[in-house]
Amino acid sequence: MIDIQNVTYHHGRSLILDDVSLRLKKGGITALVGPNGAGKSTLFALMARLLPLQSGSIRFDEMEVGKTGTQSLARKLAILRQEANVASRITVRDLVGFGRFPHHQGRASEADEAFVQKSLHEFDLASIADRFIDELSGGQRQRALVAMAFAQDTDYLLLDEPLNNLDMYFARSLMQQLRALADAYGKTIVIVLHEINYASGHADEIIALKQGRVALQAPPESFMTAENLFAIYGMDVQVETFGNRKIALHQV
Ligand SMILES: Nc1ncnc2c1ncn2[C@@H]1O[C@H](COP(=O)(O)OP(=O)(O)OP(=O)(O)O)[C@@H](O)[C@H]1O
Repeated sequence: MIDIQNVTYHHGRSLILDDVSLRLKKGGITALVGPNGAGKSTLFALMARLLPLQSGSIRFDEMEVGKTGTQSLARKLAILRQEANVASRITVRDLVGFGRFPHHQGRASEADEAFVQKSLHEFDLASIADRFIDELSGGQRQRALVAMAFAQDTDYLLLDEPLNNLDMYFARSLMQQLRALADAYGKTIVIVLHEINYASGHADEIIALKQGRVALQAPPESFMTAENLFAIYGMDVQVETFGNRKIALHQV
């Protein structure tokens, strides 16, 4: 369970998060959506203690983020940031291997190597494992970063816009892989998405942030209405039902 209580955050004088309280159950996929600048990445940074809390509290199960050592936190949650900068002259295999660091602190065991291999396979990277990061396409690099987060083997995964740069084949297959991870291993995955239809099609629950506040938290079935999307994004969008899914026709 992720328990966020009364989190308020300022950058200088600007109020970025305004008394955010959320409870996310353990296991499954939660999509975090909302307009640009709503505070999604800031909330992630606070959850992973990349920014210090100014007020309120965040807990992952019994672990309070503000009171937990870095090592323990890194075994509890992995985060893929939006602006992940990686050194370019390392190979995909080494990058994914960094994900194991919290488990071995620099001395990888055979089990660590095996987990890296499994991560490379899981994310379709085995054939390019020995390529350098700066020789990859944007989408390949993005998949390598997701694989690194997976290799950390944590209960909780926070992924900030992991579909960036992915073509529609890899975008859908990443969402399906995340679904499988949640279902097979009970992982709790929180994922920032801008394409609302991926949230609708793959998440168990959708949370919308708007101007630093929680605008809505609901399962896709009740989240996906024209009224809700208007309230969040300020635009008229038709919502249609296809089979058991709701799809927003927002491109035209
Ligand atoms: N270092 C900073 N200093 C000042 N303001 C900042 C800083 N980082 C972010 N902000 C501001 O905080 C607000 C929230 O930004 P944040 O990146 O959390 O939003 P977001 O919902 O992730 O946006 P996007 O969808 O565009 O990625 C924005 O108004 C942004 O300009």
